[in-house]
Amino acid sequence: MKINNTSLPDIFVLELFSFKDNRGEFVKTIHDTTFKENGLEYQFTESFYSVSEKNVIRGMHFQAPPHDHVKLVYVVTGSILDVVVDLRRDSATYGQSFQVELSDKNRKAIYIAKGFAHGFLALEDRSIVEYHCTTSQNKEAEGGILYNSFDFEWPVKQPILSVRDNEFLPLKELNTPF
Ligand SMILES: Cc1cn([C@H]2C[C@H](O)[C@@H](COP(=O)(O)OP(=O)(O)O[C@H]3O[C@@H](C)C(=O)[C@@H](O)[C@H]3O)O2)c(=O)[nH]c1=O
Repeated sequence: MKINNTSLPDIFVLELFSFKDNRGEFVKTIHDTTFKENGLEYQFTESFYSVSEKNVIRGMHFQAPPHDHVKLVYVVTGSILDVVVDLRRDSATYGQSFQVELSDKNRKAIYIAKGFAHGFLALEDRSIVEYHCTTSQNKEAEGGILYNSFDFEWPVKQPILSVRDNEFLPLKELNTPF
């Protein structure tokens, strides 16, 4: 597993260990010693996955303190364009975004520190995205910003969104909780 810096502090792209043979593929997603040596949190309390059709956008989501969490996100099958936005008010990169393609071909994962909004665009039908979070869901603490309200051009004309995701306030109207 290789851990790479990105243009945003505290966001890392992991190259997962993948082994292929005539049976298929083996992929390692979490390894406590490697995470610890690189200063990454690895004590996850909740995991879940979603299945999305092509052109679905989910996001941009966060969980506010004290229920905020680190997220590890990767694709099991399919491909997505994964996007994060820095919402930490004292950060030099506040409001800036970073994006990376995650797929069953490149076996990359994104490690997202506390204080970021997260979302993605599914690039293929039936893209399965798995998450591990360091705190569990807390409905009252859930929040988001509108997917098209920050410095990122989504490569899709008519995205498919949930009603909730379409109704989030734009970034400029957010009183950030971070
Ligand atoms: C996130 C979540 C949702 N749910 C429920 C609420 C709802 O009935 C159903 C679907 O929820 P959502 O529409 O919020 O699912 P979704 O839009 O896929 O939410 C996810 O989006 C991406 C971008 C993230 O970063 C994740 O952390 C998570 O917020 O599942 C849980 O029970 N536990 C959870 O942790």
